[in-house]
Amino acid sequence: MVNVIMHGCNGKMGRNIAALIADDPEITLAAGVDAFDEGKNPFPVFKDIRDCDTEADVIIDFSAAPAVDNLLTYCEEKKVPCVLCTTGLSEEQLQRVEEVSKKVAILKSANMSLGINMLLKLLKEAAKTLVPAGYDIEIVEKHHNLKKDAPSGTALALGDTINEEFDNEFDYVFDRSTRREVRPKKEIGFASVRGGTIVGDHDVIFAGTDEVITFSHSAYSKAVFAKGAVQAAKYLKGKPAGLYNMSNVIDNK
Ligand SMILES: NC(=O)C1=CN([C@@H]2O[C@H](COP(=O)(O)OP(=O)(O)OC[C@H]3O[C@@H](n4cnc5c(N)ncnc54)[C@H](O)[C@@H]3O)[C@@H](O)[C@H]2O)C=CC1
Ligand SMILES: O=C(O)C1=N[C@H](C(=O)O)C[C@H](O)C1
Repeated sequence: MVNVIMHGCNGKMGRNIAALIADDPEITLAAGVDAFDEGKNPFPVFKDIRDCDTEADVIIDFSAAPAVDNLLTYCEEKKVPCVLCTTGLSEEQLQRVEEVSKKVAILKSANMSLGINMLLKLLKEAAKTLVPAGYDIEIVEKHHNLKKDAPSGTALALGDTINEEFDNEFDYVFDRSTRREVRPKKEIGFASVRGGTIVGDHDVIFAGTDEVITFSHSAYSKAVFAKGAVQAAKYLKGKPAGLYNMSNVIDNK
């Protein structure tokens, strides 16, 4: 049995995960944490992670970037592993994740779906052929009108997986509106669309001379992320300190 604390339990993802866990005999939601609570959950809810005195094997986090600082301190002090899914973290927060992961297991992933995690691997291969052949890389992401961060964490992870193959020599461009110059070769452009209830669409475009190759992923429901997060929590229980990602879960190592 895996006992979980759901950080951000009353949010869109938190509620999806609570429903999934309720039907899974291998995992229990021992407590939730949410700054906003109406007292309707069948588990204890704390307003702040610092108030939480429930023992758990793993924390699943889908909250908001400002909430991650106290969460990391809690994980570090109580030695509770964490599946960290919140996006829009600052450079300082990302460094803190690295630091805390030396003391406790942290699995960080901007996208818990199987499809995106497979795409992260495929893109490395595609880029090895297409970048030397002169193809330009642009990433377009689309999300619902409630999303606060842009570009999405997934878009950045897709860019990073390509950039790592080329010693991080690509610059990221998020806004071309103030520039009056031809696109330099060594850059990856990002564009964000926000509207309606779009769950999450990502296109990675390799644009060459007279041909374009587009890798597309569309999430049709938040269940794909919830399923991955529950799998990750089961995987992370009892793991030694370290920084993990979804490929560890998928490859089970
Ligand atoms: N890694 C992945 O696969 C995915 C990541 N996300 C990310 O997860 C995060 C949450 O997404 P949603 O559930 O859609 O957002 P949401 O806004 O619906 O839910 C966030 C919840 O966190 C709570 N919260 C805010 N500050 C808090 C604090 N200090 N302590 C405790 N709870 C706090 C809010 O009250 C809210 O209930 C976002 O950063 C989003 O980008 C979302 C979907 C998939
Ligand atoms: O906020 C969301 O909804 C999502 N956020 C993640 C991101 O920023 O990449 C993952 C997914 O696309 C949904």
